[in-house]
Amino acid sequence: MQHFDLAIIGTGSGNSIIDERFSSKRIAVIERGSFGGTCLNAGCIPTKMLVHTADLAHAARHGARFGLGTTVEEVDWTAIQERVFGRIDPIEASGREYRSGHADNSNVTVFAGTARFTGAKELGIEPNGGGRATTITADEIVIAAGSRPTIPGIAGLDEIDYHTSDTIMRVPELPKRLAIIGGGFVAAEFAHVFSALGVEVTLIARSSTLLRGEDADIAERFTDIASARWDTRLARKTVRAEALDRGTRLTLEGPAGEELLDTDAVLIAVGRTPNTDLLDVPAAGIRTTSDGRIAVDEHQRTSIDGIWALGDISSPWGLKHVANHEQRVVQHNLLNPNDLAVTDHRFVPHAVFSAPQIASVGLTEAGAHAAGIDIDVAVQDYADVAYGWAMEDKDGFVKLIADRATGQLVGAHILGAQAATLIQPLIQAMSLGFEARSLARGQYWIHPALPEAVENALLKLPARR
Ligand SMILES: Cc1cc2nc3c(=O)[nH]c(=O)nc-3n(C[C@H](O)[C@H](O)[C@H](O)COP(=O)(O)OP(=O)(O)OC[C@H]3O[C@@H](n4cnc5c(N)ncnc54)[C@H](O)[C@@H]3O)c2cc1C
Ligand SMILES: NC(=O)c1ccc[n+]([C@@H]2O[C@H](COP(=O)([O-])OP(=O)(O)OC[C@H]3O[C@@H](n4cnc5c(N)ncnc54)[C@H](O)[C@@H]3O)[C@@H](O)[C@H]2O)c1
Repeated sequence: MQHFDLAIIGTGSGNSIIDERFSSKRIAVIERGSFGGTCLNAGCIPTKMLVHTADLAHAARHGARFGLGTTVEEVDWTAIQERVFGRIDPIEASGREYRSGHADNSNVTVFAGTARFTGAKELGIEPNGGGRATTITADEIVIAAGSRPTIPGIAGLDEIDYHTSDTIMRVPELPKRLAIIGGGFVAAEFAHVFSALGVEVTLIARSSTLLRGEDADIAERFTDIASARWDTRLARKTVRAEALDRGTRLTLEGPAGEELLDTDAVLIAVGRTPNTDLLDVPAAGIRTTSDGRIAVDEHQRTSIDGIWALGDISSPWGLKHVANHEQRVVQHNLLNPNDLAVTDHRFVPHAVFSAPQIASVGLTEAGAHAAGIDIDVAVQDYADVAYGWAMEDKDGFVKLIADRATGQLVGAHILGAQAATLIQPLIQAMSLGFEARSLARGQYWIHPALPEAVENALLKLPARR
């Protein structure tokens, strides 16, 4: 049985732990899928490359507003895929090659297979493609095994060829019609991507609002815009799926009773399930949360000494920048056992890269009330700042929520063009403890740039009494 100083399960953020400071340690890296994990291969990176393409197509379709006779004359799906995967796939291959064969990694053994705990510090590894399992032991283990798309219990689903975010970007041809089940991040982003490329999109959501985790004003505005752009079926339950000679029929139940929806392709986008179950963590005695994640403390330690976890398998956020932050904490703690670092989850931002974009950090208005905070709220429309006029914007707005007692922001929410970029000074203010109005007046804001929407929202908060 091979013994290692450190075993890392999963090569998403887990892979970034290893650097020259670990060169004296014998390290095992175990990966069952694509090297580099979800973000690189099937998540953030390919989706945003497609979103950029979709943004260009969407803008071209709306040129008339600016006196331009632009149209989308051709959508060459093969060329679009080649741009995206022609860049990503070589990065995956070179990442695997670097860890497996480069002199920098002579202390690292890469196993292509599925790890499963067989004891506290013991892992069985089933090689991809079958063959005899290997058992290894390690003094320290980092679980960075991520999550996978959740598949809901819909009658007949097993009998149709449905897609998830893992497969939809690699379909050989664009479908004419696409039904998306779910109303969250993945649904909002892929609805934009595929509709901008000319696919007829139907969004099927259980709740009466899309993106219902967002501040209510943001979710409501987004739902209105989405309903105008896509065939949006809200408050619908998908109860059955059946294969037709060509395509699929979905049976929905909603306020008006039963509906039948025929489509060429189905995308399931109802959340993600942590990969804890693949690892048989009870065999190691590792504690899990009620929703199946691995429980960790503020140092990313699991309940078993010497076993750490990070990213989607333990984090409730499911975001790459959180997985990366936790990876840096675990890396530090492996190197400095007597000076442990603590994760900072105070102000975790997120963005939804749809059209319009959404970005958010901190509490929603309802969340601030629920937390008993006495708040001021300020809203600034893009339409009332100069660059908003230039863009003919009608939908975008910045919403700020400040603690009346301290003058500090407790939440910031933006819907509109470049929301994910515009929100950064607000994340900075919250993280570094700047008072909201001093953020507005303590610096120049470039005129007539879009951040003036943020500046004006800050100035709408009352001066501190
Ligand atoms: C479509 C989509 C778009 C996204 N867009 C964004 C975005 O724009 N911004 C953002 O912040 N986040 C985004 N995310 C979320 C982001 O991708 C994840 O939060 C992040 O990749 C999690 O990293 P991780 O290292 O925890 O897990 P992963 O990157 O999933 O890595 C885990 C690895 O472990 C491997 N593995 C699992 N079980 C085992 C086992 N038993 N043995 C061996 N190997 C195993 C898996 O094959 C995988 O490669 C998106 C996700 C999706 C699905
Ligand atoms: N831009 C980004 O940062 C980004 C983009 C994509 C994905 N992600 C990450 O990936 C995760 C997964 O995305 P997602 O959109 O799949 O999940 P999500 O949690 O964002 O949304 C899931 C949606 O599915 C609905 N739902 C849940 N169970 C259902 C069921 N049985 N039937 C019908 N609807 C159901 C929920 O009400 C919700 O609307 C996100 O939560 C996020 O962490 C991030």
